[in-house]
Amino acid sequence: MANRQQPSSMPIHKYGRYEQVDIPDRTWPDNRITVAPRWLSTDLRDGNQALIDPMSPARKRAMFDLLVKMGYKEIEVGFPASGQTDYDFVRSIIEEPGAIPEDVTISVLTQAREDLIERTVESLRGAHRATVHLYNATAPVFRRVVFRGSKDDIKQIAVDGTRLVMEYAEKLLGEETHFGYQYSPEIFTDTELDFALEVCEGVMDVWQPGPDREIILNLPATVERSTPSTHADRFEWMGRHLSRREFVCLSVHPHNDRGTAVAAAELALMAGADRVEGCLFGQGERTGNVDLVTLGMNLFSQGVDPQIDFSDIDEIRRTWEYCNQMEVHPRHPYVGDLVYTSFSGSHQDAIKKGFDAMEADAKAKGVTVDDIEWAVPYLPIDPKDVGRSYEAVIRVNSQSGKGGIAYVLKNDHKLDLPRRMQIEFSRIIQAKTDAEGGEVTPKDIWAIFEDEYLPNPDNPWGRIQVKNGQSTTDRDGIDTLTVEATVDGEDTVLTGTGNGPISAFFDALQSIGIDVRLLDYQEHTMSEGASAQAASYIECAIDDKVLWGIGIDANTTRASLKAVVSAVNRAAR
Ligand SMILES: CC(=O)SCCNC(=O)CCNC(=O)[C@H](O)C(C)(C)COP(=O)(O)OP(=O)(O)OC[C@H]1O[C@@H](n2cnc3c(N)ncnc32)[C@H](O)[C@@H]1OP(=O)(O)O
Ligand SMILES: CC(C)C(=O)C(=O)O
Ligand SMILES: [Mg+2]
Repeated sequence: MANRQQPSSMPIHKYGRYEQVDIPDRTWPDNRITVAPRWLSTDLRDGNQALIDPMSPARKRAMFDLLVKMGYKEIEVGFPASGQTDYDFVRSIIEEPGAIPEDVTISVLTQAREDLIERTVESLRGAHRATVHLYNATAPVFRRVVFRGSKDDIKQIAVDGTRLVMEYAEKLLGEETHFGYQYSPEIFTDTELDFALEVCEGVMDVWQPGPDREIILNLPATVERSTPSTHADRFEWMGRHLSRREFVCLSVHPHNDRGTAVAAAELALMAGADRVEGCLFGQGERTGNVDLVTLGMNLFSQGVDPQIDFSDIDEIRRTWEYCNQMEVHPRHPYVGDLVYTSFSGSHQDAIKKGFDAMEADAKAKGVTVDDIEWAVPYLPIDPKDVGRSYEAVIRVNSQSGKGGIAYVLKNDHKLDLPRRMQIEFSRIIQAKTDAEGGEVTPKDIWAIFEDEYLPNPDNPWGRIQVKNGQSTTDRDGIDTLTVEATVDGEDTVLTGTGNGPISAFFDALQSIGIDVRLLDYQEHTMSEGASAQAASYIECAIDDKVLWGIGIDANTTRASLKAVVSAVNRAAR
């Protein structure tokens, strides 16, 4: 098939190709992620520094408490040397007893400048577990434009910065602080691999990682520049070449410039990364840091424990929106308003069948649906697992078909409509959506259904209203039915005989000139217990019309007679 795309006028000459990594024996594509990585939330640093209006102390605190509650054990709490707000926030959580749980490590970022390092380390006094995170850019354009120095000069910034961090930690922090160190060659993605390695080795020579003295080497995709696969190649390359690898926590810090940060993080984990830095819902510089919620939920959806609690995703989202003063997009994975919702007919049909099959499978195994593997088409996870209801799973508009409407009736009203009745009723709903557009809510659907099929005591309509019925069966099995009814506004008694109450009723209707032929009949209970209701569905030919009726009653015979009345009245409507 020919590709008919034509050259555009976009200025492609301005951009070069990203360099591939020469690693033909790469192993990462065969690896699987089977356990959660170490997570670091940088919502309070990388996220915060990207806000139009950085978080107030109250918002910072709400975010910190949320992260702790969710289960994050490493939290970057700010850039204390940036100003008084960040500094005071760090001090406030350290000084408030119990604000930082024993097993949570706070981390703070600094440039490799002595005055900033001193202030940064000082901010951590009294902390139980704290990490200083030092960064300097190592990429060619930064060496040339920002630092105006050689490779050796840039490496020296990192080496000197590391030494200064150690000196100030020695001087300012007491025994009570379990002190850790993290280094990031900023814009790792644009740095020559051998030079990134050289700088990291220089930093390690100073820090001297060893048993009980890990170093976190964080390799940031400060600007995402390549496909996730090339990013993974770079991680595999670094992992292979770093000395003292067993004492290195290799950390990935993707940004989302190409929209592939989640994939970049996942492939980096396959390529050997031990730890992921990101922000909730992908907040962060420009297009954001990698989304920690999506990453965690991706693990969950594969049966891997993310070790983070997402069970009330809307509460997480509300707090996030308060702290960041932004809104989560309705299509955002796992949390957006619309992500568990299907409007389109074929999706709804498959979802309804999926739910039905889950119920049947669970019943056959004698367990509940929560005990069997989730397998509902179009729903990668059970919305209930993140605190959502099934209410929004199916929403009906002009793109919807019978399956969605039937799902709403079954889910909300326990009515399991026969297939041909689903088709009949969906045409009635379709006529409404075609005429008026927009969504038909479950409440609208029920109102239309009631009006179409069920007697409305407030506004009775139709030729016949049945008040009472009695049937007797003789020794030959012939039923005689007597029905007190109102026909065309007049009270009357109808009688008929047949080989069951329905055929006896048809016979009675003949006496007032209504000719009914039975085509299909189905019934089911709507609930269990003594007060259980039954629903009867009847498909009849009445004159030249074929149509359905429904009856709901605690008594199945009465339910079936009501179903006949429903069909007869509809035929004459
Ligand atoms: C990729 C990232 O997210 S990195 C984190 C970025 N986050 C932030 O910068 C937020 C907080 N930062 C701040 O509030 C301010 O930058 C401050 C207060 C820390 C410093 O402010 P200033 O002293 O005015 O410096 P400024 O921000 O302009 O930094 C530029 C200077 O620092 C140098 N510099 C920048 N990064 C680094 C670094 N990592 N290590 C050492 N020096 C650095 C630059 O070369 C430049 O030096 P020059 O003035 O000699 O040319
Ligand atoms: C400070 C570093 C890790 C950073 O945020 C980045 O490079 O994106
Ligand atoms: Mg960043």
